Amino acid sequence: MALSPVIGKLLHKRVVLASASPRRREILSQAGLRFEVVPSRFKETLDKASFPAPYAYAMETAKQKALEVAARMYQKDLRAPDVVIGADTIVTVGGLILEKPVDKQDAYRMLSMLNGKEHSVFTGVAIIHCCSKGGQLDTDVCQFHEETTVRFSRLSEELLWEYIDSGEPMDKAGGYGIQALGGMLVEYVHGDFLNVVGFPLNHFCKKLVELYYPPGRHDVRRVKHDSIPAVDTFEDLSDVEGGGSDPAGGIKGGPGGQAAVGTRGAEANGAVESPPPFPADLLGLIDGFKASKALFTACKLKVFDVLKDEAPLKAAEVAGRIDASVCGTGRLLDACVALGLLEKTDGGYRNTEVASRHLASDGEYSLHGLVTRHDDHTWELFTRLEVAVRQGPNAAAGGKVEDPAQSQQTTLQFMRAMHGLSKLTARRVATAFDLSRFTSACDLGGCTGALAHELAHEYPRMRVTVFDLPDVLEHVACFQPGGRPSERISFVPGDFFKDSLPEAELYVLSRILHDWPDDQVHALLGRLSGRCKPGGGVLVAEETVDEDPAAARSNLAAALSLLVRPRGRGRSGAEYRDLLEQHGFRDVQVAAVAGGALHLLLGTRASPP
Ligand SMILES: Cc1cn([C@@H]2O[C@H](COP(=O)(O)OP(=O)(O)OP(=O)(O)O)[C@@H](O)[C@H]2O)c(=O)[nH]c1=O
Repeated sequence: MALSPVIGKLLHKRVVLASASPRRREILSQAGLRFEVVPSRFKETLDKASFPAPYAYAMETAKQKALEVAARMYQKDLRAPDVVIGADTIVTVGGLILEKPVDKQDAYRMLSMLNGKEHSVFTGVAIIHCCSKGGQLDTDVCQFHEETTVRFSRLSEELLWEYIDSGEPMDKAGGYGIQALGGMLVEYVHGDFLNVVGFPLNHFCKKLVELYYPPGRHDVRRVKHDSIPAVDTFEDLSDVEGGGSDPAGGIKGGPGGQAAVGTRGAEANGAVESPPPFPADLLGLIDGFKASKALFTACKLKVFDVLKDEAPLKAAEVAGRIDASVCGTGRLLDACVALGLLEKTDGGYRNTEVASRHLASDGEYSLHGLVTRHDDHTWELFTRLEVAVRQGPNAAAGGKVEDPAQSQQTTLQFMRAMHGLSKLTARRVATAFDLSRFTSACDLGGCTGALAHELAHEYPRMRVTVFDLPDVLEHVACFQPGGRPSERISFVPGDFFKDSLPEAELYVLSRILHDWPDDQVHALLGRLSGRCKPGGGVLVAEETVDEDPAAARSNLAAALSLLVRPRGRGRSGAEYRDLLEQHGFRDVQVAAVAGGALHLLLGTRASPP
């Protein structure tokens, strides 16, 4: 992304960075500049004593580096790049100029000079505009320098040698790299940090503004301040303001031989208007549904099962296993590679670790069931988001409430989805609070027992009852580790709105309450509170719709799901706390797990007044 239009001015030119320094390359490419790298062969051997000041030496070296590259490129194919950028960084202390150390001893000499003292870092920069005139290379040189003051702490010999032995000093002026380990040596920096690293980006941008928007060509705002606007005014210098002049067109003998007339004549000037920054993130968002659907389809076709343990497979082999077309399978596999779910090698495709762990259908932490549920159910629900937004929560389904136990298949699919999600968070839920004071717990709507297992595992004294609908409990056997539940876990069939609740010291409501409207939540909490003895507890785990902007992104899916669902409603953490307190639970502790995705509340049943 080019933040500054002035960087955009260079986007349509052939720009060369005449430097081997990886730091300069990174600083400039992160600023959005597009360029080639052609390291200079200029030997840094200018006579330092012949310069009036160290910065003059750095500027001249920078210029010579850039000119050498321009000349070499021109000689090679009689075509020089439009712009060549050269730079030279030096460190000065006590009137001496330090460049890159030649060996470890030299590094030690330099670092000893800097030890416990303040020094200056100068970077000289040359921006050279090139063109061909009468069969010869013609150049227009613009130079500047930047100074930054740095102070080192007092360092022991041992530390200096340890640093030297790290190898870091060897390719750096003054023998240190402030951006890496060397940063630990530094007490303070006054001035531009990037200048120390090797390229004064801020000053460079200001220089480009001077070059491409000379005063007198624009409105008076900029003429006023000494021709160099502050960096935060770069954004104002939009190309539509009359199109900045192009120094390449304006330099001696440049194309056209004269400066362009300062109108909207960008084309006349050989310059092209910079397009707006490319909205890559936004386009990713717009296409996000396609990525989800590719993942859903690959899961449904069991692509990640086929590629789980095997050596890489070619598209045709995968197509044969999943009974699909070779062409379609190839496209899907490539999409999964692009999404980071598969790897492509010479031998074919294979799962990434994440795909094997979470997208194959049989792993302990498989989310295959969740994906299938989203594909078969949630996807369709979300097609009604607009209706839900227009008409309000729960309206989109037209009053049609899906009963998860409607058919065996739907129940199983729902259980698989819940099981995958619960397995991911169960340990975190079980350990967020110290629950060791409870010797019995009842997980209401505990489904496959994923959380019950973690509770039993974490608290050896605790017996756990999973209370859920008979249709659900019918299928729990296939979700038990090793095929059978622990002896401290029992499954009791029942409806928590109608049937007597099992006795327990701790009641757990994990991802239950959001599914019900207020009256039913009150009914359930009322029953639970009546059954819970003073000192007993209730543990609630829910996705919340808190208005905390920091959590907005992670809560987005939950908040929208709650809008399109046929029943239930989203509540904030404060509302859940309020509900617990209204039903006689006190000392409510709160916690967030799974990166804030799940909110936990633990309340203690107070003695009735
Ligand atoms: C003080 C300091 C310097 N450097 C590097 O020191 C080299 C200076 O040498 P140069 O002669 O200006 O450049 P070069 O690396 O030889 O490249 P070239 O431009 O081809 O001459 C550049 O790399 C800089 O980043 C850091 O990375 N961090 C620091 O804190």
